[in-house]
Amino acid sequence: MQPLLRVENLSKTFVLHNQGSAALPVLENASLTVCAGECVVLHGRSGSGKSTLLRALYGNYQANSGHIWLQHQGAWMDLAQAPARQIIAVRRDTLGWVSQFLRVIPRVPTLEIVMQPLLERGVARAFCEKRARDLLTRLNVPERLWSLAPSTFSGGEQQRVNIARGFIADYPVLLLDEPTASLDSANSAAVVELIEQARARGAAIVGIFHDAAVRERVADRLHVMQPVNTGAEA
Ligand SMILES: Nc1ncnc2c1ncn2[C@@H]1O[C@H](COP(=O)(O)OP(=O)(O)OP(=O)(O)O)[C@@H](O)[C@H]1O
Repeated sequence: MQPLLRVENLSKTFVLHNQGSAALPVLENASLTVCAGECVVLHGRSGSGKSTLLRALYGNYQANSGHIWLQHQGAWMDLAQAPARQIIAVRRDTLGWVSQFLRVIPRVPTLEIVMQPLLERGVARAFCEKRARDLLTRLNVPERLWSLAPSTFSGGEQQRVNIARGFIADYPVLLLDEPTASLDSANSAAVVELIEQARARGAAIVGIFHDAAVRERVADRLHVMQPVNTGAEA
């Protein structure tokens, strides 16, 4: 199998400047390889650093040391060292992020929000719109809502709009932050199907799923996270 993402000795310590600069080590030499067509689920106790690792992989958190090697446009690049401009390009073409939360853009209709990641790649509008309609239908978002801005939608409706947006482009690497959290079983099953399709087309997927049934269905393997031992309890 072809590796698309290689995390090497990634460490992250949060420094709480408003609390006497307390240092909170969360990741210590985290290492992980994910291949095309593979779904690796981050697993561990609450507070073991799953979200921190996923956010570092998306470039939201700057690691203190280590590497995040990513296959981007046919070459390896280190996301941990990449300038902001390159991170934006990586997010457009290579690295997808799907979470349960929609960042609502005022007055922009649902269909536009879902299409945007594909439009930004220069894909023809008619194709983008067809895909957006297909995804919104699969995710049971009623058609009467598609022309409205989602700011007034229910939590579950916003979540499904966000998932449609996250799956509209065929990203080679997908990061999933609890995409099925608080969905009912029919909608959760629709998301699981999207994940299985992404895996089948060769996406490398890293995710967090607290629902054990979903985890068992999508995970090729678990990456078990241990809380960093600071020695403070000794
Ligand atoms: N932005 C931040 N600033 C300071 N500390 C943080 C920050 N984000 C996370 N932490 C701390 O890092 C530790 C790991 O948090 P993280 O959210 O990564 O854990 P998790 O395994 O995803 O937990 P859960 O399963 O409860 O969501 C926690 O102790 C948390 O308080």
